[in-house]
Formats: sequence, structure tokens, C-alpha cells
Amino acid sequence: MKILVAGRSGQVARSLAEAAEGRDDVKLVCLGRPDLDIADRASVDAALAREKPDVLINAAAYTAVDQAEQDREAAYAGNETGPRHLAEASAAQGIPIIHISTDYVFNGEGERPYVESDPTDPLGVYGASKLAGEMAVADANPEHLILRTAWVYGAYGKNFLKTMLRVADGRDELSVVADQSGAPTSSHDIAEALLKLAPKMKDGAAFGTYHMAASGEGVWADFTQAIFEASAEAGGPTASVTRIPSSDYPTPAKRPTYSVLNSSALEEAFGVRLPDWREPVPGIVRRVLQETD
Ligand SMILES: NC(=O)C1=CN([C@@H]2O[C@H](COP(=O)(O)OP(=O)(O)OC[C@H]3O[C@@H](n4cnc5c(N)ncnc54)[C@H](OP(=O)(O)O)[C@@H]3O)[C@@H](O)[C@H]2O)C=CC1
Ligand SMILES: Cc1cn([C@H]2C[C@H](O)[C@@H](COP(=O)(O)OP(=O)(O)O[C@H]3O[C@@H](C)C(=O)[C@@H](O)[C@H]3O)O2)c(=O)[nH]c1=O
Repeated sequence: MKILVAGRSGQVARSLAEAAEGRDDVKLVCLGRPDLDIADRASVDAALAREKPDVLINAAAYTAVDQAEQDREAAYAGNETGPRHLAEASAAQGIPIIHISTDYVFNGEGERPYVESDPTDPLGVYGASKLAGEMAVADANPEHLILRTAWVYGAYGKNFLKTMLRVADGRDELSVVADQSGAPTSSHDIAEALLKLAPKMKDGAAFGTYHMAASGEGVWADFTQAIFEASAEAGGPTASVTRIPSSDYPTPAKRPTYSVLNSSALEEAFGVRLPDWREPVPGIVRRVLQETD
């Protein structure tokens, strides 16, 4: 089957390209700017007409959470207008769409893992623009999967794991928030899951919105400690982690205190489940230490 991926240089897009490499059952084409600008409808129409995929995956987004607070227009262009264009254009050509969204659509006041039917209430512009994108996709193309994931990191692009390894190089101590809970999710596990889901996007599929994050939960400080344990084992940089409240790490955008996602509906509908968040950490740390991106 042929899959068109909107986005080329991001974490998930590059992980998808890697996961599809050498597979003869999947032809995957990743298009990013300037060849495909999802905020430009004509560019989207042209890419779909040219590529004629069986499934469209949207891995493009505006992901700068703090910058979004002052860059509202760009955030909505990437996260609402772009997804709407993709969904309208794919619907017009009878192509199902898989769109990726975020745990930041919730306000974080929950006390048990969020299910899909829980009310959304984003705290910042990034989350609000992603929620607007979810609505646009659901309205425009009935054959959609909207997958909310969380705390994405991997070997490619910019992410928290890479930041921690970089900052630890030359520092003995790092202060990291210990009162925001979630599940760090590997972009490589997301890519493998997307390749399992894409062939299931057929007539009668259980289209809709699902959570798709790693199992288990932790706080950013736990994630940092897991990164440094793995790094120490691999001979990489490490630092001691001071656990701090969010109030000691002020940021322009407020993050949800609790954004753990219950991903069991996806498993029930499609048989896809991501591993515990701790599992992929050592392998990705080793890759990052070995590779220059
Ligand atoms: N990162 C995370 O922690 C999380 C991400 N998500 C969601 O997962 C998805 C993938 O995220 P991730 O891979 O981390 O994102 P990245 O920030 O790594 O990559 C996003 C990509 O989108 C591209 N892009 C932005 N605007 C456009 C546009 N108008 N046209 C074409 N391409 C565009 C960027 O291109 P360029 O390089 O040109 O700027 C970039 O390559 C997104 O929907 C995101 O919201 C969900 C939860 C957590
Ligand atoms: C770098 C750093 C961050 N932090 C805190 C800030 C913040 O509260 C938390 C997370 O840091 P970041 O700002 O890197 O992560 P953030 O950009 O909030 O990550 C989010 O990105 C978007 C795209 C999503 O969709 C979310 O699921 C989530 O992954 O860690 C520290 O406590 N110490 C540090 O040294």
C-alpha cells in the first residue's frame, strides 16, 4: 500500500521513513516544506493528486509549546488550517486520514488516565490549536483516525531526551519538574503503530479519536533519571536530578499537571498497544549518543 506522510523532517515523519525502509508491503512518501506546505490548500491538493496514496498520515504540526503563546497565527496555521486542508482534500478523493494530536488538549486536572470521551480544556495556544485541528479533521473527513499521543522523543529532531543529554554534558546537577505526570512516548514506537494501523483504514473500520501513548506513567524528573541511568551505562553524560515543583520552572505556557492517557480503546479496536514508557529509553539513549543528527 502507498502512504503519503505530510511532514518530512519531524520526529514522527523521520521515524516513519525509517520504519518503512526495506518493507516491500509499504511504499511511503514523506513530503515537507517547500514541496508540501499543509497551510497552503493548493499545495495539499497537488500533492494528493500527484501521489494518489491509499492512506494519508499527518505528521506535520507546529510544536513549539511556549513560542505558540506569542505566535498564535503560526500555531493555528500548522495545527488547525493545515489539518483541515489535508482532511478536506483527502475526503474529496476518498482517502482515509490519520492525524496525530496531543495530551495537551486536556487541562491536567484529572486524577485517572484520560479516556477519549473526557472533556477537553487546553491550557495554552498549542493545545487549543491542536484541539481545533482535531475538530477540523473530524468534520471534514469521516474516514479519520485522530491519535492523541504524548511527550514524544526519539533519535530524530528536537526533544526532551536530547536536551537532557546535551545539558548534562558539562553540568553536575539539573533541576527538573516532578509534579507533571505523563508518559514519554517513543517516536519509533508511534511509527511502528502507524504502519500497523494504516492497512486497517478500510470501509467499516472503527474510525474516530483514540489515545495512543506509552503505557505507565512518570514525571519529567523520572524520565530524566531514566535517561541518565541509561546514559551512564552507555558511558555517556549524566547528572544528578533535583526534583522541583513547576512553580520553580516558570514557562510562558502552562503545562497540564496530569496528562496520562488511557490507550486501551485503541488496543480493543485495532490490537495496537505501545510498550511501557521505560522500555525504549536505553536503546534511544544509545542511538543518540552514537549518532550526530
Ligand atoms: N513532540 C511532542 O512531544 C509531541 C507531539 N505530538 C504531535 O505529534 C505530531 C508529530 O510531532 P513531532 O514529530 O514531534 O513534531 P516535530 O516538531 O518534530 O515536527 C513537526 C514537523 O512539521 C512540519 N511542519 C510544520 N508546519 C508545516 C507546514 N505548514 N507544512 C508542512 N510541514 C510543516 C515541520 O517542518 P519544518 O521542519 O519545516 O518546520 C516539522 O518537520 C504532531 O501532530 C504533534 O502535535 C503529540 C504529543 C507530543
Ligand atoms: C529543559 C527543562 C524542562 N523542564 C520542564 C519544563 C516543562 O514543564 C517540562 C517539559 O519540557 P519541554 O518544554 O521540553 O516539553 P514540552 O514542550 O512541554 O513537551 C510537550 O510538547 C508538545 C509538542 C506535546 O504535544 C506534549 O505532549 C509534550 O511533549 O520539563 C525542567 O523542569 N527542567 C529542564 O531543564
